[in-house]
Amino acid sequence: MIPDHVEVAIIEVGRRLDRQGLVPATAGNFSIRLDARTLAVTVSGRHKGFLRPGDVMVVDIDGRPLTAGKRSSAETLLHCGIYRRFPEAGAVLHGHSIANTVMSRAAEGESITLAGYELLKAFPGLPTHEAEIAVPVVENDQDIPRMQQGLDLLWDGMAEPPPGYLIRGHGSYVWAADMPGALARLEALEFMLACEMQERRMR
Ligand SMILES: CSCCC(=O)C(=O)COP(=O)(O)O
Ligand SMILES: [Zn+2]
Repeated sequence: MIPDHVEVAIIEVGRRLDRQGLVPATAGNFSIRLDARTLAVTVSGRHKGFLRPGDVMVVDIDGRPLTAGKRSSAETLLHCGIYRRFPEAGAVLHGHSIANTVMSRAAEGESITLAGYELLKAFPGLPTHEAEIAVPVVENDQDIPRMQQGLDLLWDGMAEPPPGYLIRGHGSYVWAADMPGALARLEALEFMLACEMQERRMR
């Protein structure tokens, strides 16, 4: 059983991200944690700007469906991986923007550094713009369990939780304690990546 407010939050975030061009075609997926062992996640293959009640389903923390007759997002295990690793995560957003696609393809290393932006304040522990974040860039892989294994290894080596991550040529993942927090982080990340892309073009 999915609480109405959870379904509404997921439908509304889809509409908003679609208006911003962050979830073209059927790209992107969203989830909200329901409790320690379950989450509500978008059904696979839906246009995220036109979600309806019924396009959200429940899976367990290992990605097993708990709603009959529906297939959860192809990337469900990436959502589960975030909830398993970061107990404070209450909502996860995945977007496919031009900026995250172009910039992750252009990135030569394994992260993109964003420095000096006022919008860095959308991320935890950054009270001023005089800061920077390194957003990891991981390789795209159609084998989602294998991609999550790679992410777990990456996170094992990090002292602090990352601000999110990019999948090269694919998209962005962010999370926060709740949906408004995750939305703020996704919009901030996408804004900064769009700025980086513009600056690159001007150079
Ligand atoms: C047409 S986008 C390809 C799949 C993808 O990357 C995505 O984000 C949407 O997949 P889902 O199964 O969650 O609809
Ligand atoms: Zn995707």
